[in-house]
Amino acid sequence: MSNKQKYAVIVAGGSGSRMQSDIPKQFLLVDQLPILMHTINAFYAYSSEINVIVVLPSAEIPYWHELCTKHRFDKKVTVTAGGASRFQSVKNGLSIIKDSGLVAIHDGVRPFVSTAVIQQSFAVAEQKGNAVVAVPMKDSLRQVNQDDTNNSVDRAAFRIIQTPQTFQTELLIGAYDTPELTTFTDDASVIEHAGHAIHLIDGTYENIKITTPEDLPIAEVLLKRKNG
Ligand SMILES: Nc1ccn([C@@H]2O[C@H](COP(=O)(O)OP(=O)(O)OP(=O)(O)O)[C@@H](O)[C@H]2O)c(=O)n1
Ligand SMILES: C[C@](O)(CO)[C@H](O)COP(=O)(O)O
Repeated sequence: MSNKQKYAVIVAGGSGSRMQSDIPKQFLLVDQLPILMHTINAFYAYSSEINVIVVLPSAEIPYWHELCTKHRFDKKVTVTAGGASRFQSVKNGLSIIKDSGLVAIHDGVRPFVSTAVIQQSFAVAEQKGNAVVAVPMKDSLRQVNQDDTNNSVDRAAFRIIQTPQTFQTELLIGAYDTPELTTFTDDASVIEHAGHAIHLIDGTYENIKITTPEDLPIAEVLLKRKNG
């Protein structure tokens, strides 16, 4: 493993509107532990030396501390408040980083990221400046046109993008020093806007983003499989 400082900015500053739950989805329990704690544990399973920054909705920070006490969760994390969009939340997380190194940006609601994927993302980012996790499409794709017609497109030409998206710190902090655009759906789109080519690495289908209610039973099954 390289001796560069490694950071993980775990963004959990959203409200989880598509989950339609009373509490933000990152705090929902999967196998009796909040999703966000599983995600933090995945990064500590990769390295006990990693610097973990967790971005939360500012109003939920006291609730997070309550959850940590309740679940006796004592992993060292730096907590900071998020913003109105994922872009703003990542930017707030990055503002904590003062040293040069490598930073993985990861969704707090992707708890099934593997150690191998995290390891590969840091290795490729160190070598090439960035590494973005992707998987091939499994379904057929059709493009819907403005005149309401649609046509098939070659799915082999597309990838589904996941996190972690990992970067040299200076590169990402520099790229985020820009006004937000609606096309910034992830960190790769911000880096691309700054003029850099994106390096894709292989992800896994288990690394789902828990987004809608039907993802929760899937998450329970994936966790049972992961823990044997
Ligand atoms: N203002 C925001 C919005 C999103 N996120 C984080 O970005 C990740 C991916 O976003 P998504 O799944 O869309 O989460 P939400 O925005 O919470 O969900 P929704 O779009 O359904 O409201 C999540 O871990 C979410 O907490 C964030 O840190 N700050
Ligand atoms: C960052 C991301 O998870 C990559 O797939 C995704 O772009 C987040 O998008 P969302 O619509 O905010 O969930």
